[in-house]
Amino acid sequence: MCGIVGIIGHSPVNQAIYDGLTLLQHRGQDAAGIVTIDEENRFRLRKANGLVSEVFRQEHMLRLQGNVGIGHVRYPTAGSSSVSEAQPFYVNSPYGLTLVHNGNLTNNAELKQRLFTLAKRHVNTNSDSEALLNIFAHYLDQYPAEPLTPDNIFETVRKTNEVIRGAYACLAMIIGYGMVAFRDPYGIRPLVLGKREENGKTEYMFASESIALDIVGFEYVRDVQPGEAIYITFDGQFHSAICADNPKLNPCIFEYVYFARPDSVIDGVSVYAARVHMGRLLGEKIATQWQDILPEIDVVIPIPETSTDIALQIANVLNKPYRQGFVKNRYVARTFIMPGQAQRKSSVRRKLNPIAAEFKDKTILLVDDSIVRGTTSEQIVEMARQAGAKKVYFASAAPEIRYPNVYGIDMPTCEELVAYDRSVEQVAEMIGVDRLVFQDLSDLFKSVQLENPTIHNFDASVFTGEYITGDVDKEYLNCIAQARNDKAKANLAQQATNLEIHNES
Ligand SMILES: O=P(O)(O)OC[C@H]1O[C@H](OP(=O)(O)OP(=O)(O)O)[C@H](O)[C@@H]1O
Ligand SMILES: NC(=O)CC[C@H](N)C(=O)O
Ligand SMILES: [Mg+2]
Repeated sequence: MCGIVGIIGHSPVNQAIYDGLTLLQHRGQDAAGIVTIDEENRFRLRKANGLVSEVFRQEHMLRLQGNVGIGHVRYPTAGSSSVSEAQPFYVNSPYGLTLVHNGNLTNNAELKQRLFTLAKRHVNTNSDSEALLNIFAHYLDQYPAEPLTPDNIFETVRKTNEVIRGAYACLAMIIGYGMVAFRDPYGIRPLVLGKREENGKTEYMFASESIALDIVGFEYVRDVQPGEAIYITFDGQFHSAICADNPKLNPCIFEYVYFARPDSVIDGVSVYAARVHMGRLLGEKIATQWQDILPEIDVVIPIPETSTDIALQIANVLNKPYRQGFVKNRYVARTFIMPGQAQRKSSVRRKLNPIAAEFKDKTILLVDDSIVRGTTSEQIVEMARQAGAKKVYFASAAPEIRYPNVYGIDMPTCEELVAYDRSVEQVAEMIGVDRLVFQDLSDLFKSVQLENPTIHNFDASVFTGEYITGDVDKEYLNCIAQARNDKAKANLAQQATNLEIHNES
């Protein structure tokens, strides 16, 4: 679930892009990159594995010259976590192009083949984003006459949309022309547009989440629409067009559950408000279904950090005390988006520690936004019991996650999901709780729709096994399960370590 940022300004953008990426760090912790265009129309690139604060040192920032640029924080979902697959990607022809991508393509292998046979283009890595850039480049190359017109750009995006499948929110820069933002026809991944006036001139910014605009000092204008492309020339002319037939908003529901920051607004929905609704609706379900054990519950405790707003609301509905029973080590990052199970497992204990007094001899209701692999819940429940809890009940604000994700969340196999092929009682046993409740899917939808009733459908494939792009079948899922299980990924990373071609260290 990477984060992307792009700015078309009238003064140096390196610091603003850096700040924007820092604000989107929760979307990707594995690699970061920025590319700018300097006064001589050269790309200036820096990308490496690590957090934003680790990747960019002063010497890199000084080299990232120019008034326009794009940036990326990566959570790998295709290829490997090798630095050679960090973004932005670059191709030299036509014009000189760079691209950042949030999402995941489901026909990467076919695209690589197509690029080779139709366009004699070689893609050096297994990154779907590199293939995407080459497809875009191939279609842009079909317009030999200069100058490129906005219609040429929109036709390029339309053709790209016709051949690529999956989820994508992208920003591309074309040397000598401008920046293009486009979002897949289902709008699965988010992308917002902002602007500001500086010395009488308009500057534009794109970002995965509105929070990045707010803090960098841009005013939110609107979301990029599903299937839309926005083309802003480097001298500030704004063009937009819908480049897909029958686009239809189906945003990823997991953005609202876990990925996005609560202070962001995505597709007209305040993530915070949606989480408050999730807490209220789940609280009401508990109040109805757990009448037998309600009087026993002494305290409601969130599993930091994402579930705190939800847990507070549940406590309000149940009229129980809410206590922050776990202290979070602020220097340990999000565990779910870490690349391997061993790392995820060891991080939970380093990240969260119980305050014994809140657990001793108490019956507690733990709340989390979701239970995916069960890595967090299993260890947390153990900690709660060690701290003296009499009984441990557990509420998940997301329903049972039973199917892989192919649209930008790295959950490639069913077998790794704790709720796969298990009943609620069996999951409760696995994570060691006395009773467990999951949110109903209809209530999860409602939590978001209450904020924006015009959203009729979601990508909810991890709950339903229905894949909106229509191209994901059993065979495909078997392939990605084989290619992307933890062991296979570790091998991939080793093999891909020296595939780096363009970078400025
Ligand atoms: O069942 P699991 O596989 O453990 O995945 C679910 C957990 O992972 C996430 O937390 P994370 O630590 O990534 O981030 P947070 O601090 O934002 O809650 C999420 O909020 C759940 O707590
Ligand atoms: N989570 C994402 O958006 C990942 C983008 C891209 N598929 C990659 O692996 O780099
Ligand atoms: Mg969490």
